[in-house]
Amino acid sequence: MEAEFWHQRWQSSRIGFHQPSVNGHLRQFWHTLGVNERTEVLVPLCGKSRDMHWLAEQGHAIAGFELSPLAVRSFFEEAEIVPEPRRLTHYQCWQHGGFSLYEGDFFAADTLGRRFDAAYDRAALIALPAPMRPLYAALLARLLNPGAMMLLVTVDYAPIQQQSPPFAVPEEEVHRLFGEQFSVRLLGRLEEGQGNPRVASGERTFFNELCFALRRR
Ligand SMILES: C[S@@+](CC[C@H](N)C(=O)[O-])C[C@H]1O[C@@H](n2cnc3c(N)ncnc32)[C@H](O)[C@@H]1O
Repeated sequence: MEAEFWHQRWQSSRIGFHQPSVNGHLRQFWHTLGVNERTEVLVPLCGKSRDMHWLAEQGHAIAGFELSPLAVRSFFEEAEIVPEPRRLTHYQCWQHGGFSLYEGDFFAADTLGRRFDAAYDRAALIALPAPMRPLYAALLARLLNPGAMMLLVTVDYAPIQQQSPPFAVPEEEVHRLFGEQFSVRLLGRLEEGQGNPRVASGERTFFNELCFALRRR
């Protein structure tokens, strides 16, 4: 999507993707990845996700990347903390304690010259239209060291619509995108069924949340 699409979503508070509670797949599977608690976790397209607080509570420092200044500001305001700004290449980086939120385009992250040993993606890959997903996977392969672990949460639903996010990214596509540079393992599949309003209304036949462990080769 264009940057303007996301800026407008945040300006008009159309942020239905934001979860008030911590993602269930994150809670259930993060510790199975065996990531050392002192490892900094890369969180691409992070929004103001509460999942970052949960990861911090597990001992991790966080490197989040987010386009919207509103999202970054809300994240810190809601946590009642005041971050320090720092200019870093293409980013305004906001830091407090273990949190570093890089405000700007994630696709410029190469310019920081940094590498990570862990990553968490919930609603980042599925926010990107199909032509951008291979670029995203290639960027992650460059940013993650060999042996790095990543927890990836996608959605899969039918019938597929390609106009606006969340885009369906089924298991086959995850293997296609990441399979060369990462080992990929499906950890869990949450079937929302009638609990999803669009399934209940008959607009969609199913809606599942999928969770994968990726290990950088
Ligand atoms: C669907 S939301 C998911 C946010 C978060 N991961 C969560 O679970 O709540 C996608 C987020 O990515 C941000 N975004 C979109 N494109 C981006 C880009 N190229 N670089 C950085 N952030 C981006 C949007 O502003 C939005 O906050």
